[in-house]
Amino acid sequence: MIRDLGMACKEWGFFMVINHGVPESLMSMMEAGTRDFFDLPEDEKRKYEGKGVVDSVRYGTSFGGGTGRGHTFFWRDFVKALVRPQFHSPSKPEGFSDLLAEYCEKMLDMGKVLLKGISQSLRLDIEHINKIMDIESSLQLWAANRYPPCPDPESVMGIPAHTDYGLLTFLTQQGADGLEIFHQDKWVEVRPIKGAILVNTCDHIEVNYPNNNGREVKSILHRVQVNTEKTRISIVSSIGPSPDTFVRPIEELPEEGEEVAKYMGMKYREYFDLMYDPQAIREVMP
Ligand SMILES: O=C(O)CCC(=O)C(=O)O
Ligand SMILES: [Fe+2]
Repeated sequence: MIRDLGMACKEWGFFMVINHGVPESLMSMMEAGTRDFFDLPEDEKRKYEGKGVVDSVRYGTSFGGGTGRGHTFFWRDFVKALVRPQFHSPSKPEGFSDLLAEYCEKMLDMGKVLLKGISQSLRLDIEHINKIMDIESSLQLWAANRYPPCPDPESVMGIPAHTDYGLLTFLTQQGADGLEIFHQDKWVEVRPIKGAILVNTCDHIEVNYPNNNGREVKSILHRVQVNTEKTRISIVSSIGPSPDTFVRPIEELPEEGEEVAKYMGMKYREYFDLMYDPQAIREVMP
């Protein structure tokens, strides 16, 4: 089991978890609550339009912003909430915030267990990742995406290819498939097992273990295709290091004159600050 998990992290950066212990009733309430959020009137949702990744609650849409056909590369609405270290939630629909708190707690619990398994698969102490990432103060985000049917799916993407920040992303979907992961130079469609939670390993785990004597974890490149028929909704939660964790490769740094380290270290909080400030990125990059 641990070996399989290690293999999945190294070869794929992606796996599905069944028998995860998250009650089915909670998962379906979450699905319904998310649908109800997206069905709120547009002006209710637009209250949450913001700029930064860690705005406490943020809503965005590819539609109705005057982008016009041919200029719309994303085909989705999304909502994001920062749920830890401080808890934030959309205030509607009614009861949603209690549901979100419970759901995210279960996701974090599952994440801790998986990170123990991943630590073991890297031949590290079972608590290694949870400890060095200060998972008890994890920066946890919840997000949902809605991809409406699209008359011209060839010319847009639900979300273009990207990797996720953080340690692990958990994902469930409803309505239609569409997620694809990049594996051995090919895009592979993900067809989830019913009730499974999809997991991908993310940037801040790859930075730590980029090539640790053959022990490595990949941050998987993925994207979402849309279709002409059905709306797809995905529910995403991301667990990361604590905002103050300094994340850097743990492998020995190269000797002078050798190849430079693949990644520079920085606090998780600084990473978020940089992500939306291109000028700042130019200043810190060698
Ligand atoms: O909708 C999906 O399946 C993927 C969403 C995603 O990649 C993201 O929100 O980062
Ligand atoms: Fe993603």
